[in-house]
Amino acid sequence: MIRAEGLVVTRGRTAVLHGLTFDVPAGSITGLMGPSGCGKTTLMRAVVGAQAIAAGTLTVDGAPVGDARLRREIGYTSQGLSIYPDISVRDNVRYFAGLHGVDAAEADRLVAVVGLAEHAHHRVDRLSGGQAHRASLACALVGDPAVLVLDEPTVGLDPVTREGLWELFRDLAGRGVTLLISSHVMDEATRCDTVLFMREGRILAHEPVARLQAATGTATPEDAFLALVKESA
Ligand SMILES: Nc1ncnc2c1ncn2[C@@H]1O[C@H](COP(=O)(O)OP(=O)(O)OP(=O)(O)O)[C@@H](O)[C@H]1O
Repeated sequence: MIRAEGLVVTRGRTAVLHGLTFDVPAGSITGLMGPSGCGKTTLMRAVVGAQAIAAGTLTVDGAPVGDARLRREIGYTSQGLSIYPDISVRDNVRYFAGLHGVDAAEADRLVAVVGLAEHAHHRVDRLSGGQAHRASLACALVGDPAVLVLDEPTVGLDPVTREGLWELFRDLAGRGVTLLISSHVMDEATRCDTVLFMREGRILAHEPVARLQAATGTATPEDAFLALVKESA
């Protein structure tokens, strides 16, 4: 569903992604993990068509990223707030719904899906960081996108809300949605079908974390990652 071949991205004068090749199957959850600055956000921006590609190819569902056909196929939440801070959660989601020709009832359903029904009337700038991110997620879910690209969706969330979100992601994957989710929390690797472990703009591994732990003889995703880093040094 998401396919990269020799993907090179430069930001400013520096190469940030150094020839990535990978294939993310439809209806799966892929975790994007690695240290701060390794290129996770840059890769996600490339997938949603917001980042110029210097070399190689990157396609979603067979179409080159940035293709007009993909606009409705991909939902994206960035690390920063990408919705309107001075209107309510409900009005934000209804606004995005309107752009997609989706009715208000469906917008309100999505507010409930992300667990914000009780905050539907609150202005986004009066919400906590985690709540605001979930409001963005509701907007990204408008129009049933086939692909969801979520940049650190669980950052700053309490364990119960985090659990609820992962249940939602699993439910979406079960319905055929392809999810690419970045996280700093290595333990979240166990929630994903496969993990793209990145370091300094390169992929160190792309496989289920359990297999990686077995291969490296480690007991946690974090130790597996550290073992990989040592191996590649
Ligand atoms: N606008 C920019 N201009 C030039 N270089 C940039 C720009 N934005 C990011 N970079 C560089 O690109 C590299 C990758 O950044 P990116 O934001 O993709 O990393 P990340 O893995 O998402 O980090 P984090 O986990 O901290 O969000 C970093 O070395 C960063 O310094």
